[in-house]
Amino acid sequence: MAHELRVEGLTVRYGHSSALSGVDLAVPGGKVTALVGPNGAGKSSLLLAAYGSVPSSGKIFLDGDDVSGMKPAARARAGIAIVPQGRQLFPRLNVADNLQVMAELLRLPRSAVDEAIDRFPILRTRLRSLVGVLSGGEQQMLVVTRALMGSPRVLLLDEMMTGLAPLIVRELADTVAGLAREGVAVVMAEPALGASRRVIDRGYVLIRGAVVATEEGGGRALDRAYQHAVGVELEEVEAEVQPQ
Ligand SMILES: Nc1ncnc2c1ncn2[C@@H]1O[C@H](COP(=O)(O)OP(=O)(O)OP(=O)(O)O)[C@@H](O)[C@H]1O
Repeated sequence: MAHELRVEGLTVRYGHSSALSGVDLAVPGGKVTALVGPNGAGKSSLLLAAYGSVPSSGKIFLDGDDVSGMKPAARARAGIAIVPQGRQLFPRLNVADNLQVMAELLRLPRSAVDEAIDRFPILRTRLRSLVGVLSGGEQQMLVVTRALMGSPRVLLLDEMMTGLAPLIVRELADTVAGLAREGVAVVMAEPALGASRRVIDRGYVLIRGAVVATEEGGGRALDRAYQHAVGVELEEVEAEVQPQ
């Protein structure tokens, strides 16, 4: 079954500054939806608000059900998973214990850790290793494994590919594409598409907290839409700094 994440009028403020202003978007299952935009555009704020870990106004719907009032743990149990920027692992715990923390949050049996670990076989050889000694790629595989423990319906990926070796990027991209094919609604926030381009089916361009373009084509079409939007943005900035 294809799932869906829908966001309506989503607004995020930090103190007096607005990070996201009334954003509407729909992320259909069966496809990989990208969220592209320069640093500070509001991509992380959007994903965190969808997960419930930053306060927001507006509505979040999961398969048509309003989850806006739910706390992050309840949203996780309802089927929303996140791969956060910065990973947020427990570096002094080993691989198995990091997964066990998520199993408890999701109220899964202990066997869930053993089942989850098979997604990336390299992690099985690291089960008792402290997370702090893993390579960046292994850590990201662990974060993805953790996110997939509850068989999510919606997967929020925040700059998942940043700083990883091409081989790992390819493996993670294949994993993401496979999940989308199974009906998971995947949203992938990236500053630019880069190596993720080949798995992107559609996307949104976000600039200064607002959606400025929606592209139903694949990665290349989204690249063009992004370049166009950033070009327009630069023209605006240049016009603003013209001497009077
Ligand atoms: N915890 C916070 N407190 C105050 N301001 C914040 C906080 N987090 C983000 N911001 C601000 O909100 C705006 C949007 O940031 P956000 O991290 O959502 O953008 P982004 O597109 O994900 O950028 P990046 O690629 O740099 O993570 C920026 O102006 C940022 O400085």
